[in-house]
Amino acid sequence: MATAAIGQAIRTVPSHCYSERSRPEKELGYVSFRPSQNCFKFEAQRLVGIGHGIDGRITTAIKASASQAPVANPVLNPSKSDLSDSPKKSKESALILIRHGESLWNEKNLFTGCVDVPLTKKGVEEAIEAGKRISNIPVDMIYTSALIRAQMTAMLAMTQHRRKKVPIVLHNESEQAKQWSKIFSEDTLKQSIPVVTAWQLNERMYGELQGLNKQETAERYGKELVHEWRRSYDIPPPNGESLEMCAERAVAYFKDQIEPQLQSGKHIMIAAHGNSLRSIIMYLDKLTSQEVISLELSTGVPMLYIFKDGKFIRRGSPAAPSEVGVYAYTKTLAKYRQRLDDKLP
Ligand SMILES: O=C(O)[C@H](O)COP(=O)(O)O
Repeated sequence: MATAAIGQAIRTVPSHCYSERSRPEKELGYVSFRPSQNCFKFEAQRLVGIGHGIDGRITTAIKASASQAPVANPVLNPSKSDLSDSPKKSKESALILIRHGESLWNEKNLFTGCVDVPLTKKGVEEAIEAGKRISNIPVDMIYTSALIRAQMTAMLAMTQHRRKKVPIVLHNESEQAKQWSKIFSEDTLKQSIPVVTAWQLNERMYGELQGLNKQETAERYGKELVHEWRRSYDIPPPNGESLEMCAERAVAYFKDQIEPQLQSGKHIMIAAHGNSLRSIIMYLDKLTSQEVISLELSTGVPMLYIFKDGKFIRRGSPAAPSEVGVYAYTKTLAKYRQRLDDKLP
């Protein structure tokens, strides 16, 4: 995102503006122009925040003097911020997956899909309980779907996290949104966790079933057919998405956007939906299209994976009311938890 913003800025700068010598070195977090014809009024700058091209000019979130080491902006510039919650870059990353808490349409047993409904009181409680279970696991970035039930779940869960960092939803939907949501304090940024919302993580689109009661639908169309629509891999509901179609966007997004963050040592939480997560778990656990049929995810129950040496290892999810003894903590996670216990930053 930030690269694109800078790339956009560079692209919109008229090419006559820089001489051969001053070709912009586009290095995320650092863009320097030495315009030959004063297209810009400024010398090389070290961008601490990420600027966005507006009419070709770079506006900077936070300017630092050349002597200051550039600090990537973890909120505006999550992919390059090296402010991981672990004191040093971790050789392994934690990946928490959580299906949203119970929604108002889950309670009414209605097919929801991409209809944007909020959590019930019980769903709020589930999200808070989930937060207690993951309160000792590091989280550097959060990804949610574009739907409020997933976003509520993520934010409520993080109210329980012992690190007390502030999750901040990134707004890139327009240039103005980017400009108006900038943060101008490095200390505040260090206490923030970027929350990336992505429609690709939305629940599968349930087509003409959305809003229908699941029981009535089974009575109308037959239990077997409705079960196939709900749980098969490649049979879509009428004018809706099959799990396969959902996977094509959700797993692609995971591979393109989230896996590189894990590879860089970032600890990630994804708050999404029953089917978008089933498709991701199918990828993580290498399930066949037959095996995924029986995969069911409860609302608001966090699952923990460790990403290490390019592999995903499932470390359990809490069955008991407390997480103690449920998550198989790795040494890294145990050290992180000890730092929290010792109240170390
Ligand atoms: O979209 C919905 O209705 C639910 O979130 C998931 O429904 P399902 O369990 O029938 O897939």
